[in-house]
Amino acid sequence: MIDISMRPAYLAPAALLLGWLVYQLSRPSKLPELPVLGLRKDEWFPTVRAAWRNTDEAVIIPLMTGTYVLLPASDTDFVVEAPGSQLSSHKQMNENFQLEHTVMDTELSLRPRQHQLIMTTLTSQAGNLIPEILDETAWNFDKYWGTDTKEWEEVPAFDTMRRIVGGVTNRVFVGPACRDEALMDASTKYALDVPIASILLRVLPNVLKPFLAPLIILSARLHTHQHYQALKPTIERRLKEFDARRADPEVAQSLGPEPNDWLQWSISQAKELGDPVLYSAKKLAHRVLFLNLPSIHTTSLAITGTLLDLVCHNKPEHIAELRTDITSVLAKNDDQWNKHSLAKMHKLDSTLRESVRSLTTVALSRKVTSPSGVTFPSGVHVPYGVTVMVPGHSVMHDKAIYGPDADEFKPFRFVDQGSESRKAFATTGKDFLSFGHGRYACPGRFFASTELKVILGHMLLNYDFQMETDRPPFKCFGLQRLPPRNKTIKIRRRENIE
Ligand code: HEM
Repeated sequence: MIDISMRPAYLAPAALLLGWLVYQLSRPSKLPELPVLGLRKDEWFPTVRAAWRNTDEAVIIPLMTGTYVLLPASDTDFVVEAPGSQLSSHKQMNENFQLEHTVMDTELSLRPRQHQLIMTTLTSQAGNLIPEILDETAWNFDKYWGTDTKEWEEVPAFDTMRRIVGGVTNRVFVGPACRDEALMDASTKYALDVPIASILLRVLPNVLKPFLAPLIILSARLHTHQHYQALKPTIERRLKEFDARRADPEVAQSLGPEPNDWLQWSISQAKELGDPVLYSAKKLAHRVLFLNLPSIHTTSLAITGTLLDLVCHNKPEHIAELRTDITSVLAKNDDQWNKHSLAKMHKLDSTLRESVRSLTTVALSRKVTSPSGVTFPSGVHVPYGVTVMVPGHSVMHDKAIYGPDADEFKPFRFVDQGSESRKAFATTGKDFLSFGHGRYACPGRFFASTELKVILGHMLLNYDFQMETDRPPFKCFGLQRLPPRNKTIKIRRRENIE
């Protein structure tokens, strides 16, 4: 009697499987000749073992700007839960942006009072500010994308998005004063100065910093000063009116409704705390400028990524479906853009979430603050002062989590999941780390979500796009993924907006 495993019904598939395995392991790679993370050349099947190792083990990433430990995804929950006495997001942020050098008023980074204001007032007011956000969006699109309904216009994607986002965000920060060219110029340039200066500073050996740092931060210093000069008259008038309103109800009535923006909330907060240093014009201007740092670049990257995803995958039906999503919701809401109508534009929301999913390389960067270091559940021990992070891109493209089409751009992916399990753009999770997760997750994400939906919605309703077939890849710069700087697209103002 022959062994059961020797029967042809078992032997044939086993032989096929073996042949396929041998072919997979021996076929020439289509990939370029690049160093492979986790590869040990003297091993058998080195790439297979590197893949296994990278899923399960921590790896060290040496970069010009510092050496980091990338933990395995299984440590994510631990990193999310760890208190500041073990792992600090704030200390990491300070070091990443070299805030002690790049921010002229270091008190802002040491005592980040603005976090509370972002999480409470900015988040709760975002819905009420939609009319202002829409007004500024329309004004900026007219300015940077034009109003010509006849000719196609070629516009640089990232650069125009950066300016539009800068204008819209600063409308919420300082009100109509955001239309001052000098103010906007200083804010957007400062938001670029700091990341560039911080990269140079991190590359520099510590002994050279005292000598070279003043030179490296010259541009940030200049733009801080220009920003202050441009905003000073508005702040001084606001401070006077703030006191006058409280001193005399008749004056308050004659002045009309109090402004509802970041500057005004900062004045109120400073006055409540009663410390005159906090309500000096310089400090208040600096607080506005400082908030440009975490908001402009991130939001511009998100909208540029979404724009390129929609235009360069040659799927006009996606744009048509999004327009229907927006117009049908607006029709049922008296044509009003408000928090109720935005909340119902599920396809718009899903598109943003889908696009932003691809921007993150690594997530949850934290500095080890415990003097004795931290031992992670994976068993790796990381000493004091080292920066750790967890995988972002691989988790957010994991086929076991996002399905076999995880690598595709599917704008309605999150709508298709059904209303029960649908996740909104700003909802974080250990499988969606674009805004971080847990107690240190981005406090500005609900505002960013409102702003991005208005910008994207306005863009889709008001412009046509020449579709393209090749989505240009994002460029990797260290651990950052950046859209190609010089990429242009062709747009034309729509004549009949349904
Ligand atoms: C699409 C746009 C945005 C993205 C993708 C984004 C992403 C992030 C991420 C990944 C973090 C780190 C979270 C962590 O490590 O756990 C963060 C932190 C932060 N974000 Fe955002 N952000 C965006 C927009 C904004 C906006 C508009 C604001 C302000 C109005 C803002 C304010 C902040 C602040 C202040 C922090 C630091 C929090 C801390 O130190 O604890 N962000 N953001």
